[in-house]
Amino acid sequence: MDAHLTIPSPAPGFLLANERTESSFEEIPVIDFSDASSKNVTKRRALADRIRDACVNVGFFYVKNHPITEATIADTIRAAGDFFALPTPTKLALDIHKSANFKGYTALLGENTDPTGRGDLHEGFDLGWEQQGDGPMTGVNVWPLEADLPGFRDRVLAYYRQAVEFGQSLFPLFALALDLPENFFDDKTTKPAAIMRLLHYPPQRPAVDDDGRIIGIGAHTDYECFTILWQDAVGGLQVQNAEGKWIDAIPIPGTFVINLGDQFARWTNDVFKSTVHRVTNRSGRERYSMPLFFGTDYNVRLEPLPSCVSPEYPAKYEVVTAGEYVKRRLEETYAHSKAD
Ligand SMILES: O=C(O)CCC(=O)C(=O)O
Ligand SMILES: [Fe+2]
Repeated sequence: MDAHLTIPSPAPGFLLANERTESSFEEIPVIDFSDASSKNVTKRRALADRIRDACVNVGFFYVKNHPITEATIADTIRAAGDFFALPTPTKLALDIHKSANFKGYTALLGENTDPTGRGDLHEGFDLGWEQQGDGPMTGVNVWPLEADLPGFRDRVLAYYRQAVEFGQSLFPLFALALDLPENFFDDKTTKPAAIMRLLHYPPQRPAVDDDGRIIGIGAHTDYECFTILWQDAVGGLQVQNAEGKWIDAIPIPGTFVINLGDQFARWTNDVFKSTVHRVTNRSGRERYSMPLFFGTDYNVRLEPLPSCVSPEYPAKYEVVTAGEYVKRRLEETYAHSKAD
């Protein structure tokens, strides 16, 4: 029998010993993933320990030595550039507001991630698994016509497939980091919610946008379990520590940024941090990024793990399904630009 399956379940409240209330981190750790699929459980555990430390204290970490090829990344970013260079009416034909499951194009200021803001200065293109069924968020993607952008769908899906595989390989590591059997998430991620975005941030125009209420993406937490984010070399992503200070997540070539989202905060009763972040593009250059948001299957209930609850630290969140939760958050984000 594989060694990892013999790990006993942690005692109730066990993980609360890792809780740090004052996570005033000054930098974001870089974690080497060379051992992620090592056959040696001791090596996988050592990696999971570093992941747990980052999840408890920061909620963000960089991954180096990841499995996604640079050629695929470069081609997808070129495809994103081609897409955003399409005429506005062609992009607006794919308007996300027309889609029941939040797929397609978001125009500049079409989202307002921080309710105190006036809209986000980015445009986006969202896609996901083409899941059949009538649950929230299931359904098809919305692609540009092949004649408008030959090859776009195949180029984007080439990245999507690699990134989904990478994301699926992270669930066992997060399980180990939570002292759970590595297969804990297997039956909860049979059709993993994997929403990908291509994002384009034009440079902020100081005179017009700099009342501070229109920035690239307003301060927010992500909605799912974790996000795999590729960012280009322009910079502008910032992460907020417990003192409210913004820490730059500077671009590091050859890495991905991974951050936790609210589903993991709910699973772990906030032992794992879903950390607030934002993007401000004052570089004078166009910025591109690609987040991929990983959640559980949409019918999974977000119940706190027993190891993260105690009489002194009771469950904080109402239990909802992952699908209900994500849909509710997306509706809030797009409400301000929705035509009645
Ligand atoms: O573009 C980035 O670097 C971050 C994007 C982000 O935070 C998001 O889409 O949730
Ligand atoms: Fe985010």
